[in-house]
Amino acid sequence: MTLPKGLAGVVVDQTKISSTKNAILTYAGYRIEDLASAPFEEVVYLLWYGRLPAAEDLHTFTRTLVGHMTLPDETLRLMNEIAKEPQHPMSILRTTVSLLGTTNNVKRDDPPTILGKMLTAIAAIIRIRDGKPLLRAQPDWSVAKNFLYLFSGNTPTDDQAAMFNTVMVLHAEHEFNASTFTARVVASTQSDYYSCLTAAVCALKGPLHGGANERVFNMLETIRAQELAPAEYLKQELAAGHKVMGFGHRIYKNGDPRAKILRGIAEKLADQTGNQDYYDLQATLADFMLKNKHLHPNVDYYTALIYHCLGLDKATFTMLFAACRTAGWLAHILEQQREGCLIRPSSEYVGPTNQHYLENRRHQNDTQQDHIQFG
Ligand SMILES: CC(=O)SCCNC(=O)CCNC(=O)[C@H](O)C(C)(C)COP(=O)(O)OP(=O)(O)OC[C@H]1O[C@@H](n2cnc3c(N)ncnc32)[C@H](O)[C@@H]1OP(=O)(O)O
Ligand SMILES: O=C([O-])CC(=O)C(=O)O
Repeated sequence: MTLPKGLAGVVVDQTKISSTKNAILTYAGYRIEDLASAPFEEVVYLLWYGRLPAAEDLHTFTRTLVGHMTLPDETLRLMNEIAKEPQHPMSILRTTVSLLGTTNNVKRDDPPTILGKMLTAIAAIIRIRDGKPLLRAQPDWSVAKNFLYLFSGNTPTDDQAAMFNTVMVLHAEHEFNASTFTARVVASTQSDYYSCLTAAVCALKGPLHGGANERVFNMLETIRAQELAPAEYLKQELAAGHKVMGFGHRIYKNGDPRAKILRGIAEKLADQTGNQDYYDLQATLADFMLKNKHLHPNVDYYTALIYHCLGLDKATFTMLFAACRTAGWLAHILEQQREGCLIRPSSEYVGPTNQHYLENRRHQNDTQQDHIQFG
C-alpha cells in the first residue's frame, strides 16, 4: 500500500471554519480577499460562531476582547522571570501559555478571555525582552490597534492600524495546518484550552511552518550583509538541497492568496520606513524562485519584512503569527469539542515480524561473549 507522505491530500475530518478548496481561501464561506479589510474582531466572531455579528454584537464583542487584554499581576511577575531567560521567544511563549493554564482558573477561562490574554502575553514578552515597561490596552481602540500599541509602544495611525488589522485577519485561520491539527488532536482527548494551545505553539515554532518567517529575514540579512548576488545565493542553497524559507506550500502550488495581499503591505511599509532595499531583494528572490523552481512565496515570506518594518526583532516574528492564529486555534478547539470524538488514526506496521525473543537474546549474548573473548 502506498501511503500519502505527511498525510498530503488526506481528508481527516469535516470543518465549517475555513476552506482552501481549489486554492481559494474562505473563512465560513467568505473569501479572504473580501475579509482582508474587515475588523479582526468580526473575523474572530465569524470563525467562532459561524456567522457575521450584528453591529451591536460586534461592538460588545470588541469591547469584551479588549477588556480581556490584561494579565493578572502574579502571571506578569512569573513572566518577567521566564522572559528574561536567554532562550528563543517561541520557547518563552510555549512556557508562558502553559503558565497561563496554571496560574489562572483553567476551567473558567473562555475563548474571549484566552485570546485577550494570549495577545497581551505575547506583547509583554516582546517588551520584557527589550527591557521596556508594559503598557495598558486602551478601551476604545480595536484589538489590532491595541495589540500593535502594546508591543511597539507607539500610538498607531489609522493607516498603520488598518494594515496591521489585515495582517491579523490573513493569519487568523487556515483549516487543518500542522499547528491547528495538533490543537485538535489534544482537544479530542478532552484536554483543556491551554494544553491545546501550548501544543499548537510547539508545532507552529518549527521552520517548515510558522518558524519560516524568522528564517526568511535571516536569508535577507545574510544576502545583504555579505553582499551576495541573490541568484547565486539561491542556486547554491538549492544545489545544497536546502529548502528556501518562505517558498512553497502543501496546498497552494500556484501561489498563496494571502502572500499577494501581504506583498502590497510589505511594499508600502518598506517605502514608509526606508526598507525599499529589502523589498527589492524579496522581489528579485521571488522572481528567481518562480522562474527556476515554479515556487511561489507563502504567507511567511512578506510577513518577515512587514514585521521588520514594524521594528520587531526577527526572533519574535513567529510569536506574532501565534497571536493571530490563536483565533483559528480556538475555533478548531471549539469545533473539536462539539465533535467529541477521539482522534486516533491507524498505522501500517512495516518493521520485522515473527521475532523470537529468547532465541535472539541467547544469540546476542553469545555474540557478546565472542567479542569479549576475541575482541
Ligand atoms: C504558515 C506556513 O506554514 S507556510 C509554509 C512555511 N514553510 C516554509 O516556508 C519552509 C519552506 N517550504 C517548504 O519546506 C515546503 O514548501 C513546505 C513544507 C511548506 C511544503 O512542503 P510539501 O507540500 O511537502 O512540498 P514538497 O516538500 O513535497 O515539495 C515539492 C518539491 O518542491 C521542493 N520544494 C518545496 N518547497 C521548497 C522550498 N521552499 N525550497 C526549495 N525547494 C522546495 C521540494 O524539495 C520538492 O522537490 P522534489 O520533488 O524535487 O523533491
Ligand atoms: O496550511 C498550512 O499548511 C500552513 C499555512 O499556510 C498556515 O498555517 O497558515
